[in-house]
Amino acid sequence: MKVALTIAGSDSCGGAGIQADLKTFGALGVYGMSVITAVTAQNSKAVLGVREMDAAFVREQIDCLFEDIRIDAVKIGMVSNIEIIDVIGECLKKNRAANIVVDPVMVSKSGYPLLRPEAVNELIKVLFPLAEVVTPNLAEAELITGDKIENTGQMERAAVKIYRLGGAKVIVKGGHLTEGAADVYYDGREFRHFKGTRIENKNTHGTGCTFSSAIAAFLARGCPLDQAVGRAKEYVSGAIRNSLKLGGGTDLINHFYHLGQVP
Ligand SMILES: Nc1ncnc2c1ncn2[C@@H]1O[C@H](COP(=O)(O)OP(=O)(O)O)[C@@H](O)[C@H]1O
Ligand SMILES: Cc1ncc(COP(=O)(O)O)c(N)n1
Repeated sequence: MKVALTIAGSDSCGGAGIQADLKTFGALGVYGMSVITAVTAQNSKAVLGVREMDAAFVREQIDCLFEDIRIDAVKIGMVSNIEIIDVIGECLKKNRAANIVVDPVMVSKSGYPLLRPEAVNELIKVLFPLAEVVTPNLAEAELITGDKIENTGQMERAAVKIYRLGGAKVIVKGGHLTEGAADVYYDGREFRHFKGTRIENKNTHGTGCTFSSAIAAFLARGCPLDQAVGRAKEYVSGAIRNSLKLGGGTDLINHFYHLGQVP
C-alpha cells in the first residue's frame, strides 16, 4: 500500500486539518500518517482557540516516521509559526521527501488566523521551493502576491508570480469566485483550467485541506501531477455535493460519500 503523510493542524470537528487529510487518504486507498503542528478547538461555526506544538517535538514526530517507513507523498497544511516551518523544512530536506504538496493555510474560512503574520515570508521562502505543487485559495494568493484577484486573468497572473517564488507548480483555487468553481494550474510553461460545477449554498470548511491531501494521495499512487489535480477536484466536488448538516454552522463535507452502505 502507498503511504502519505500529512503535516498539519488538528481540527476537533473533523472537517479540516489532520482529520480531513487522514479521511481523504483512507477514502482514496492510501495509508495515512500524521504529524501535528497545532491543535485547534474548532466546531462547524468557528475556531475558538489554538495551541501550537513545540517545534522540537514536531521534529521528533517527522524524523521517527522517515526513519522507519517509506513515505510516497507529503501534504503540508497549517504550520502556525516560523520555528515549526524551519523544522519541517530541515526534516523534509534531510529525509529527501518527494511529492510534497503545500497548502499555504493562513486564515480559517470562519476568519481565525492559523498562521502567524510574521511567518508568511518564511513559509514562502522555506517550504515553496521544496514543493511539487502549492495550492493557495484566492485570499492566500492575494496575500502572497499583494495583488487583488477578481477574475480568471488575475488568477493566471497570480499563479505565474507564485511559481516564480520557489519554482513549485501552482494551483490557484477559484472555488469561491467562478461559476464553474474553476482552478487555475500553472506548471511553469502553460496554464490548465480545472473546471467543476459550483455547488451553491454549501458554506463548507475543509475543502482546501481535502483537495490538497487528495492530490498527495494520487501522487503517492503514482499519478502524474495534472491527473492527480483533476481526480482530486472530482473527489472534493463529490464530498461537497454530499456534505452533512451536523452542526449549527457550516456543512461538513462527506469524505466517504462514495462508499455507499456501511457493512
Ligand atoms: N462551492 C463550491 N462548489 C464546487 N467546488 C468548490 C466549491 N468551493 C470550493 N470548491 C473547490 O474545492 C477545492 C478547494 O478550494 P477552496 O474551497 O477555495 O479552498 P480553501 O478551503 O483553501 O479555501 C477547489 O478545487 C475549489 O474549486
Ligand atoms: C486545523 C485547520 N487547518 C486548516 C483549516 C482551513 O480550512 P478552511 O479554510 O476550510 O477553514 C482549518 N479550518 N483548520
